[in-house]
Amino acid sequence: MRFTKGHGTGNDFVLLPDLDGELELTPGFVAALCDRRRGIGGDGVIRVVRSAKHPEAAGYAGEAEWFMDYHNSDGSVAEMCGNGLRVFVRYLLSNGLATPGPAGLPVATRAGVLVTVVSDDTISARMTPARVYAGSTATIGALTVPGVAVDTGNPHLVCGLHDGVKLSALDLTRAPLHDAALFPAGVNVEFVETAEPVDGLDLHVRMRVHERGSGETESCGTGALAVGAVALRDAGLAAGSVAVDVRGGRLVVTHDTDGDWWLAGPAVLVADGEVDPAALV
Ligand SMILES: N[C@@H](CCC[C@H](N)C(=O)O)C(=O)O
Repeated sequence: MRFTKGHGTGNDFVLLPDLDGELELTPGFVAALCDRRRGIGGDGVIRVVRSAKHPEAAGYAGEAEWFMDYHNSDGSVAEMCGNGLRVFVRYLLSNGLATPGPAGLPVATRAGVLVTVVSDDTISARMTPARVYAGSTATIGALTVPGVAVDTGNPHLVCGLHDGVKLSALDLTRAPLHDAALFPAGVNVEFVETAEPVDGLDLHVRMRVHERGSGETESCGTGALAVGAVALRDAGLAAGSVAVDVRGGRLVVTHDTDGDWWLAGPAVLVADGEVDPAALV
């Protein structure tokens, strides 16, 4: 079975070309591929499939030829992955499967059709608008941090750190506890601290994330969007740009004057190969 390995700011994925939707992608197989010792290793698996050939995306086929079929490393399915979407587009371009038009390149996701724009090393995506909708908390051991629920196509809980608590001190080896009634399908949890100003951008923050279905990752694009939305809201800015530093680099979130939400950053393919499914346990 052919695969490609890629990442966006260290959020890494195994891409499986299955252009006509013939592969049976079970949760166990996804988890085995993502195993960092016995498999290829990754935060998730992305099946590259024609929208028309996938039951969850056939309705989008008129708008977007390709469907990003995203799976977390534990085999669960997610609605959206911001870094995955940008890496997916890099894959389509590198393999001659798509050419961006004047209005960009649309891609179908479980959160709808999203338009992407390519500019050299940077791939930007016009994201599902971030919706801040409730207060909540996340708990790590004895530490409970207030936060806000944000929907970016998938669920997030954005928790700002205060009272001298440092991002570097958090233990994210286990999932932070959250309100299961507010997040019945689970949640991605971001912890945030403010950072020194950077040239050309309105705000600058640092975050760490514990992803639903994957654990702590080096980066999360939808999480960065959620964090950027809360930072802009807290600063009283109706539009603006936020540098969001993650463990794996920097993403830029922009809420423009048209009301669109953009996520921008690098998207890199690092290897092509062949995996023997029978050898994965
Ligand atoms: N890393 C992704 C998000 C992947 C899905 C997430 N774990 C979920 O279950 O919602 C990103 O870059 O957005």
